[in-house]
Amino acid sequence: MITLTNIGKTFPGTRRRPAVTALDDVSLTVERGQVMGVVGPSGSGKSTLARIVNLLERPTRGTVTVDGVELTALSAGQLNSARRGIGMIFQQFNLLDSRTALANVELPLELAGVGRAERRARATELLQRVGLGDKLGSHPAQLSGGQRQRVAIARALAPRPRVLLCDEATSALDPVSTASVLTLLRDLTDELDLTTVLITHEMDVVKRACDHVTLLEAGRVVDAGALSDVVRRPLSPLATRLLPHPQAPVGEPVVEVTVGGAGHDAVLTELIRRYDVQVAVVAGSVETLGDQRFGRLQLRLDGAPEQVRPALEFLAAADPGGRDPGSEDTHDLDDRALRALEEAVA
Ligand SMILES: Nc1ncnc2c1ncn2[C@@H]1O[C@H](COP(=O)(O)OP(=O)(O)OP(=O)(O)O)[C@@H](O)[C@H]1O
Repeated sequence: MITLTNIGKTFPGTRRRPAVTALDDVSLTVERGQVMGVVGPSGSGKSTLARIVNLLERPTRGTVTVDGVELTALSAGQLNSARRGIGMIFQQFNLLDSRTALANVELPLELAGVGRAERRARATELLQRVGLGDKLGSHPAQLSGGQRQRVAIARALAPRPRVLLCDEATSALDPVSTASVLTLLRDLTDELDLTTVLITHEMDVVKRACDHVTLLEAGRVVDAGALSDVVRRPLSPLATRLLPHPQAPVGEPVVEVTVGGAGHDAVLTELIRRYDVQVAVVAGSVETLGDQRFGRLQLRLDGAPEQVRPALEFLAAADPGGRDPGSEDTHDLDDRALRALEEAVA
């Protein structure tokens, strides 16, 4: 588990350039078994945040706690051993070209003084797990980008860390390799009960692999939480990009609904069952996030006013009222209804 509390980071200025506040009062918690996406535009502070989690960069303010140990309170020696519990992978893989895949994965174990037979067995097992059992003797130059990142993942996991930090881990990969590396990271998090943080500028990475998300803008958290909550009730324009507002034709009277996700009432089914109204999908966007589907749809209700009015009131009352979506007309519908609407949109 990772807890960052009120983290601030200011890089001091010089005579030629002013001081930069890279992070301002950032707090976040990642539980074991979660994959947290930290996403934001260039310069929003993502890499600084990644480096602060393992204290490669010291925060100016705030505390970093990993698995119950407050890293910000440790001495340099204590910090070195605490860092062994944190694996890291990078955009550029950072493998040693002169070493085989097997020897790259063995390296952190070698540095920790693990005996040859034991480290060879562990590295072989990990390379097999990441799908490279037939590439043990290959050098990085003989591997594709996706394969190199798999070696880097195996190397990061060799010392059995509890936390995995991934800084733009798929940014240098093609779409197919990106998808398979993200699936691997998701699966390994479940299998090994890791606490995983994916730092990325790509919203697609969050949509595919994360169950929680923290959105950064100019060093501040603008939205955070379980992906399904942030999608349903976005608090920022950045969060709205996870599931964009559809564009209804100007002047068309519509009600916007956000549908999908687990545990929500069958509102649309009920709406159609209870009221004598025609429901037309005027515009919509549908996204698969993790293993759930979500839609943001603009509907037109047609019928006699004495049916349409209570139907709209029903939609308004059915809104769980969690987070303010910035629109009074956002309601929850069920998965079955979503599928029907999805077909109608397509
Ligand atoms: N060592 C440093 N000295 C001075 N300023 C820095 C330093 N490192 C980062 N910054 C500044 O801090 C801000 C956040 O940078 P950071 O690299 O964390 O952002 P980022 O979201 O990772 O961006 P990118 O996606 O472009 O890598 C930027 O304004 C950057 O210029």
